[in-house]
Amino acid sequence: MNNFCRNMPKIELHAHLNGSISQPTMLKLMRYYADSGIEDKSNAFINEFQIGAGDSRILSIIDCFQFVTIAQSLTRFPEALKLATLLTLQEFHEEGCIYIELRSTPRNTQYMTMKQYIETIIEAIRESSLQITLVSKYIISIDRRSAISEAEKIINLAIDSHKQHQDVVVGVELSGDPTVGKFSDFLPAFSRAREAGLKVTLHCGEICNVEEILEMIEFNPDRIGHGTCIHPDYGGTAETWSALCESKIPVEVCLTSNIKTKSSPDYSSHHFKKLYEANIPVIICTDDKGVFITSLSQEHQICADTFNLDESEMVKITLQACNFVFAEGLKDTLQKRINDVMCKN
Ligand SMILES: CNc1ncnc2c1ncn2[C@@H]1O[C@H](COP(=O)(O)O)[C@@H](O)[C@H]1O
Ligand SMILES: [Zn+2]
Repeated sequence: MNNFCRNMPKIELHAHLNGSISQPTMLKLMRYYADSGIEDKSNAFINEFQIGAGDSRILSIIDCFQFVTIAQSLTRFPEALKLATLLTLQEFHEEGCIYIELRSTPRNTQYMTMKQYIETIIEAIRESSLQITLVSKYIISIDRRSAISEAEKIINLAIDSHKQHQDVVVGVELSGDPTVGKFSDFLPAFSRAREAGLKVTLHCGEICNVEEILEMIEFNPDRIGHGTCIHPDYGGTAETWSALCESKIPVEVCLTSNIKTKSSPDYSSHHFKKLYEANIPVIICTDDKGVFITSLSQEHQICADTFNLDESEMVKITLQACNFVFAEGLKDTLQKRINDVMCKN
């Protein structure tokens, strides 16, 4: 199964750029700073990150953000952000990912505006498409810790960049600390994005919050992330679960992320089983492969091993994922690429 999952062409639909930065990429970014002669005050932190990434000190989702902050400090320059994006896409490509929707939160830093942040990622995606066969798209993230005015600004930028770069900017998403902020406050902004042709995915049910889960499902996003606390056995209610079952909104499942942030106690009791048995479409994703020291192949392998899925079931899940990509008109091409490789083996 190990080789099988590595060789199978895969689809990644839930990967946060700064959380996906691996240790080798971090070292290259540090080299970039050293070569550019930029004094890097975050070096001390970074050493800690490298020892600590993915270790037992990550006790909750909130702890995970501490680690991500260190990666974010390394991508505060446009050149470094571009390099981080290129290297991360290269890593996904090398392990057999053929299509990725990379997501990232635009930030104003001392060295670039949010607009430049978005443009830098678009530039990196365009450059990478000349070098590798991985098809890459950008989902613009809204952090739920941010003020509504900031979210509105990002949505405006997302709409503008979607108009200009429809082939790259495909959607918007809501992420960040699930204990902070309310989806209902961000709802008008997401409605505007949707009306402008952007697809929407929402981190949903990372913690128990019945009211918000129902609001999110009613909004009918194109996909949701995690969906942990929706089934009654996992902190949801009969109402949240039946809302999801009726809507059949696809769920981006991030197994290792949920285990390492203690949202799920262990792999075998992960809510994947409930979703799969209820025929809710699932997409196997990494979330933050840098922080959680995982890979897309590894997530597929863990899923197959834990839930006793054979090769044909894994191919089926991957082919099905193509139905839910945000880019228009790519489904058939992606499914053909998967079938071509899998039929040869
Ligand atoms: C573990 N579960 C999670 N739940 C919610 N949001 C998460 C997350 N993991 C990452 N993020 C979101 O992604 C940002 C980092 O990437 P970017 O700077 O945007 O590229 C984090 O700051 C957080 O907002
Ligand atoms: Zn996430």
